[in-house]
Amino acid sequence: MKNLLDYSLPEDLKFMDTKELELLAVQIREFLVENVSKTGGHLASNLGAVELTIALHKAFNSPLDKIIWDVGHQAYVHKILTGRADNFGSLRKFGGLSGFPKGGESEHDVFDTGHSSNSISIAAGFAAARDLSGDNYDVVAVIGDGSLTGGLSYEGMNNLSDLKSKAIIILNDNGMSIGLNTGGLSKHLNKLRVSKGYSSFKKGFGTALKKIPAIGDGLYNGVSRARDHLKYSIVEGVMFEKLGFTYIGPIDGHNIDAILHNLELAKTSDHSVIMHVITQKGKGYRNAEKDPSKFHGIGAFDKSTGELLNKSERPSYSEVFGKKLTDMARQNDRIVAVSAAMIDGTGLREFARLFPERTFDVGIAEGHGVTFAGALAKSGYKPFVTIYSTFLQRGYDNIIMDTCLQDVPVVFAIDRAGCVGSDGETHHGLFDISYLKNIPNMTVLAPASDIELEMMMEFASVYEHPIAIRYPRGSASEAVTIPKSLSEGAQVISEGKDVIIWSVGNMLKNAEKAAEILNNSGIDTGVINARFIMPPDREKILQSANKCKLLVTVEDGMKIGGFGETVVSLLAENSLNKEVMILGWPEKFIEHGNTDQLMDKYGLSGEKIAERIKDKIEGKN
Ligand SMILES: Cc1ncc(C[n+]2csc(CCOP(=O)(O)OP(=O)(O)O)c2C)c(N)n1
Ligand SMILES: CC(=O)[C@@H](O)[C@H](O)COP(=O)(O)O
Ligand SMILES: [Mg+2]
Repeated sequence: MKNLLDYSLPEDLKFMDTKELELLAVQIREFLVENVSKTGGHLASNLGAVELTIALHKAFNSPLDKIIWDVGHQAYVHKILTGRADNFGSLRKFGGLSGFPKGGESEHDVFDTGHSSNSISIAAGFAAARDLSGDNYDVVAVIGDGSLTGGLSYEGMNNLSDLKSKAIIILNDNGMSIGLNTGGLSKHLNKLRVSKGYSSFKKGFGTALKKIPAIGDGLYNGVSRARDHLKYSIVEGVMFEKLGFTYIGPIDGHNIDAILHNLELAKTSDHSVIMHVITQKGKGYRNAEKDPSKFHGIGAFDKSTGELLNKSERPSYSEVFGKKLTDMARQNDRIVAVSAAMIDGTGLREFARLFPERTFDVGIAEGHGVTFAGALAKSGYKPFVTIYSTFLQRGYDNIIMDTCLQDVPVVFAIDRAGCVGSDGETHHGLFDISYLKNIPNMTVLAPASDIELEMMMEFASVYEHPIAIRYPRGSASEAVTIPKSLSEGAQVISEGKDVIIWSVGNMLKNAEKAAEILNNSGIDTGVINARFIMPPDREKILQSANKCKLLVTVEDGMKIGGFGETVVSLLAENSLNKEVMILGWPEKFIEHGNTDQLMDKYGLSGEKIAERIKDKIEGKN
């Protein structure tokens, strides 16, 4: 048996027998645990998808056949099998391999993904394009049971079942989203999983399949006929059949032979197939099997204990948020929480434990969650819709139509707003300022510290209109200057005659660092904490513009459409001819890497902000 790195993959898979493939699976699991324990990453989903991915690359000819990974967090094994194992030490690091499929990295990554539930739409599009051009290849989408809670997957299925074009959908069902999967669909899948058919199938699959004459004789004429022989693996009335797909399964997703045999069946079908594969999240690594949610996405950890290596001493903004919401909910029984499958990531675990009846995990259904909250608010409740900035993009129309147009008091707790670091392009929360600030009735706030987040939450809990509070991933900053009441608007941290830096949210620490450097080099610099993005503190903006030579704005969001542009247009409206230097993320998709490295590269660290301002004053830019 060769070492994993000595194979020529995926080509060698074609010559390997079941025993060798099973040994390869063992090697891949060891490799994953070894590497991810150092780099951090999405371990549990990948451990569960090892045999499935091996079988897919044996059965299909990637990249001619297109394999699409929903979300893409489970594509590490695919990366290993497509020639990227020797670069795995760089996973999710600046300049290294991405944690998600990236066409720029390999021709085997046929579509860049990161947000869930779009794989069936992608497959439908590829299949339609193939048939329009008269090409001949297979299109396969791999979607998890969690991602199947997203409405977009039903739009994809609805359309695909109507198309003449065929795609194979692999439903990788491990009973888990990040946490336990929720909702009616998940209950339905659960029933299939524990069905008698699956149990007997698991015991006797190999021999049972060989006894099917149509297959043994090579006379098989399409899955629908073979289905009659596969009664043991079909549950009557399964919803996918009703939607017009051929349903195959449930199949033991850790049995390579079983997957391969069924993929061959699926290939021969003349219309689209849903192949239901049962896997275990975290399979093969004891710590991840015990606590798959913890190992869904994890930082570097100790392999033997499973404990995180770099624990921050300060609580994260998510933790501050979760604790404060719990405290407020004790006093106010109208407070409810809405989450789109991110209870843990958003700090809501304790809230959910204490107030299960006031916690609504709607699944990966951000749009629905927002509309649902609009109706809760209309009924007198105070919903805190707690969603990552990047995923809230999915609910944009719902925010406009079902909360802002209704002018109902929904609170948007926007976590992971700003640069998120190693998840990269698909996950940075850089658009929310620009997509929220132009909606009528919407107020947008950004705290610069833990105390300020708490103050804003209290303010939001009695505010009678839609309101958003955006805060970043990671440790909450400690307030150096104790925040004044929010009713005072923006907070002047320090005065400056040459430069005034308007800072948004958590960028305050970088702005203060820049001011310190500039003051030390003789440029009199002051700092203001904006707090209100929309409506901005107009009076203080105009006052500060009159007081200094150069106004600078700093935000952890896209420069275009951001707070800086609000300041510029305010000055223009008031015929104030003052130069404004806008510092934010440039107009491009920002890659992955450590947040500090990215801030430095794009000129947003304290040192770089100071350097850019100095250059400006000295006429260098
Ligand atoms: C639109 C969107 N919302 C939320 C997420 C965050 N997210 C990533 S993976 C995941 C769970 C997916 O579950 P499943 O598809 O079953 O895959 P598993 O992790 O179980 O393998 C969630 C909620 C996302 N990537 N995209
Ligand atoms: C794959 C995915 O979308 C999530 O797992 C995401 O990576 C979580 O990010 P955090 O680690 O910031 O919670
Ligand atoms: Mg799952």
